[in-house]
Amino acid sequence: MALQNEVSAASRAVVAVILGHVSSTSDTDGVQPSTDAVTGRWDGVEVHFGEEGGRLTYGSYLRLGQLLDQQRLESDPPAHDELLFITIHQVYELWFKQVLHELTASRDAMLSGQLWLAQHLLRRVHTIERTLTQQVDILETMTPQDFGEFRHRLSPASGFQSVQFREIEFLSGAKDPSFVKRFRGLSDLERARLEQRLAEPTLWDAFLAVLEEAGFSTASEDDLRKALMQVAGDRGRHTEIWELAEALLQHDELAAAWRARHVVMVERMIGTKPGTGGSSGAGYLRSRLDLRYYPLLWHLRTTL
Ligand code: HEM
Ligand SMILES: N[C@@H](CC(=O)c1ccccc1NC=O)C(=O)O
Repeated sequence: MALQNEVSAASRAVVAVILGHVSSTSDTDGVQPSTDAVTGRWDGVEVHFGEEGGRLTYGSYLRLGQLLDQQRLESDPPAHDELLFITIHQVYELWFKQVLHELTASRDAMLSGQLWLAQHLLRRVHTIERTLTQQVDILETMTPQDFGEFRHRLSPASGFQSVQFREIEFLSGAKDPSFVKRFRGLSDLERARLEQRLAEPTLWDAFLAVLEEAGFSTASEDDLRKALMQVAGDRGRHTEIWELAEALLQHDELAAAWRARHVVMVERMIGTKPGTGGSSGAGYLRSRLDLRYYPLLWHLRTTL
């Protein structure tokens, strides 16, 4: 009981400080009110104050007010399944952001010779990628009829316009400037992000730098094939490079698995109808199934 009273006294003091009722020099457990983020003690526990001076809570830390206010339906009257459709895509984009964060760091780790870190981060990406593919199961609980209730409202928007998805492709190694030209409705910031990805080193460039650093020539494709054969032929000696190559191949395979899962889902949902983004639909998506980020790592298999 005494503890509770102390807690509520401290709590009142904190509220008073936040509201500006108590000066910052008064005895308030060391709390320093300010418009910047500050730290104080509350019931012996370190307490953080956010940018707006409020004591940090679950919701304020995660910005749930903003996050949970971002699901706006196009359908009117609201189609029941549109919330699921929006939620799935928003979750994808959050994971894409995380994947870009990890792939960029993995690339930089390769460029600075931190090979263990590079493959550690790639392994995290693999688990996210598996989750992304599994998420299709949730979307497939929506029937074509229920999708049809709001699909006509989505045109000309399409997953084709996902900037982060294309950034992942570019960063992984599949740079294709024609996508930037074909993008409709890009903001200046989005265009700059894509241009930056086209200009910067890819994961494959970084892997070549790793091979060079280890003394292999990567000047020609033939040199590169020889280097990969040597690494594969003496894994005891080139363990870290071999593991890294395998982690890259895994990333490539998981991206291919997502494309395959996506196209089958599309056929289940809309058959052979053209896409809202203006493509032929499943036909276009099938033409993307052979894309591989690291063809030489796949070719290596044939020669082993
Ligand atoms: C009902 C579910 C879905 C259907 C029917 C569907 C359909 C399509 C179609 C037809 C295209 C070709 C572009 C066009 O003309 O529209 C496409 C592209 C794309 N979709 Fe989806 N999609 C669905 C769900 C998703 C989800 C959940 C994502 C996750 C972000 C996604 C991401 C993409 C991406 C990134 C592309 C471009 C692929 C590329 O250019 O290789 N789609 N989708
Ligand atoms: N392109 C899909 C519609 C669709 O799935 C979509 C529409 C808007 C935003 C994201 C989407 N997801 C993937 O393409 C279709 O043609 O049905």
